[in-house]
Amino acid sequence: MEDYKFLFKVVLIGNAGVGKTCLVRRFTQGLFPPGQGATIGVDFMIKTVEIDGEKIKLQIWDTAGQERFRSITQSYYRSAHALILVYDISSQPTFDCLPDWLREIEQYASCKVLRVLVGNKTDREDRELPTHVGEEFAHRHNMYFIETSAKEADNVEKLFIEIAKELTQLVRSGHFDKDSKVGDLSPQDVSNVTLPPTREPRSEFACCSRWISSSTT
Ligand SMILES: Nc1nc2c(ncn2[C@@H]2O[C@H](COP(=O)(O)OP(=O)(O)OP(=O)(O)O)[C@@H](O)[C@H]2O)c(=O)[nH]1
Repeated sequence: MEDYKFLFKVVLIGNAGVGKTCLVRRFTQGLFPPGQGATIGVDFMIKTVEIDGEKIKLQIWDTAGQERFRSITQSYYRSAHALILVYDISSQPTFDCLPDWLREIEQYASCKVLRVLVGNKTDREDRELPTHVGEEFAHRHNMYFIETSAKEADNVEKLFIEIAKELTQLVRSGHFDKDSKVGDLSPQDVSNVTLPPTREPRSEFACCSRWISSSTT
């Protein structure tokens, strides 16, 4: 059996072209792929990280941003432990669509899902969204916030490591429902961590300022 403590599913969503695939590739393979085509449907990659001496396996699902794939990608929200909602800091329209994405999350994801807002492409000089605008949006919607550059590898590692840390803490604190005791979880138990239905009130994540992090300080 594979040696890891927890397995978490992390799903990236957001408009086409904001850099979801590049963020995943940067984190899992350490590269910035040139001239990639748009994602078709859904793709996934795995990376194991170490948190406090324990191996945490992240199953990272990269969804297609294009509208025509929406019905496929929605089905992946449900089992996500964390959802990363990405926009492009150099593209106002990708930010303007965030409320639509939030509605999708409310509708299809578990109320216990960890929600993270990411402003990507901080290396670009034609920024349209100041950092504080992203921060405020995240704060208003109880999300974590971080700015990244998949191209320059800025904050990408931090994004996923913080998610792994936070999810580990949440499992240990009993946030996710499960049959077995937290301390006894085997990987199978954790991958089957049950997520409750959507549309429940959620107050635990009123903490977005915890990892607000901009690369352009
Ligand atoms: N400058 C810059 N360009 C980036 C960055 N991340 C991605 N890109 C570019 O943005 C374009 C789209 O990147 P993708 O990763 O394919 O975007 P996506 O969100 O996965 O798009 P879909 O698969 O269509 O949903 C590509 O041309 C990338 O090279 C970044 O951090 N900085």
